Amino acid sequence: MATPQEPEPDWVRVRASGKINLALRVGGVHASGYHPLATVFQSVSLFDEVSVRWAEPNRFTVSVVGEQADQVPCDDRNLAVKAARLLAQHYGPARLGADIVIRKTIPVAGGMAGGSADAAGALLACSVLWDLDTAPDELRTFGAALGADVPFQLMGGTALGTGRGDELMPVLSRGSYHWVLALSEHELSTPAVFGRFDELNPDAPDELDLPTEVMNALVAGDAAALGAALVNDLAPAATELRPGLARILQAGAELGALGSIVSGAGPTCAFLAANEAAAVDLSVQLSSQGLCRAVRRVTGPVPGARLITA
Ligand SMILES: C[C@](O)(CO)[C@H](O)COP(=O)(O)OP(=O)(O)OC[C@H]1O[C@@H](n2ccc(N)nc2=O)[C@H](O)[C@@H]1O
Ligand SMILES: Nc1ncnc2c1ncn2[C@@H]1O[C@H](COP(=O)(O)OP(=O)(O)OP(=O)(O)O)[C@@H](O)[C@H]1O
Repeated sequence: MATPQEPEPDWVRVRASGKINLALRVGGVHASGYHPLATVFQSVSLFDEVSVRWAEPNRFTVSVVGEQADQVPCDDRNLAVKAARLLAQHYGPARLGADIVIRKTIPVAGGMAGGSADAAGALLACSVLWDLDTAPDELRTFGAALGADVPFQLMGGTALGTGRGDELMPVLSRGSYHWVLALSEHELSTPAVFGRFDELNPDAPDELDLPTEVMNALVAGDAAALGAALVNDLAPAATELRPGLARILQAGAELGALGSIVSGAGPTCAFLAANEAAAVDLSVQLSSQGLCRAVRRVTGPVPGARLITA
């Protein structure tokens, strides 16, 4: 195994995808402050890149480039640094260190689990850099300690998430779906959205039904049925905190989207298009309305955090 005295010449690079929730059912808050979820995640083709190289023992640095880089903390608050430190603590705090570079494309505090993607990327990249031979399910356990979305950001594809959203089962999904994303000018705090959810839903249940309509549409590869089944219990709370979201969702529906949804805790909105041509059309028309910071076309499902080998 390489040591800090004999540094690897190359960076280890990982590509980590953003996610949307095709269904997000939320139950009543637990004493832990977390909510039980029944969610269907899908990874989409908006990617951050996380690169790591050896640094001296117990030294962890991070720099961030790309979209909204100035909104990401470049110190121990960065989720990628937390991920690297967690692995190092477990496998050799006196031996391990890393310099981390993040190239951001996933919107910051946008409801697409960008920080969790970077944490997943750092876990995978550091485990390879440090030659730790960590099994995928062990990495997922480290991920769950960092945040509820991190295990899915390691796994990717399409999956059912229960518990805090970190207990995962792959979901059979036929075909590829064309999404148009409306990225917001402003961030939205996930705890604030869950907090508003609690105020709006004092009687939210403990037990949640599984989102079978969404799962059936995915098995059938039926985009129209999927569009009709999209559901997000956090949408009313997110829309109250960011009233502009209602107009964006309405615009997508008027422009012919098969379905419109707030992604996770928002404020990114996702619109399902029937095919690539419809997605191009929808994205051009949505851009011209000037309701959001930017519009992106993506497809899903794609893999989660994966090594870049080229
Ligand atoms: C909204 C989603 O993105 C949907 O996938 C996730 O539930 C959020 O996952 P996340 O950002 O990785 O969540 P964490 O970083 O673990 O927690 C941030 C905060 O979100 C809230 N939170 C998160 C997950 C969950 N099941 N219940 C919660 O109430 C809590 O207030 C928590 O303090
Ligand atoms: N590597 C990172 N990338 C982005 N934000 C980070 C990172 N590390 C820490 N943060 C902090 O985490 C906050 C939430 O960022 P993130 O982009 O993960 O939100 P999100 O996509 O809405 O999360 P989720 O969908 O998991 O709730 C940011 O405001 C930022 O201060």
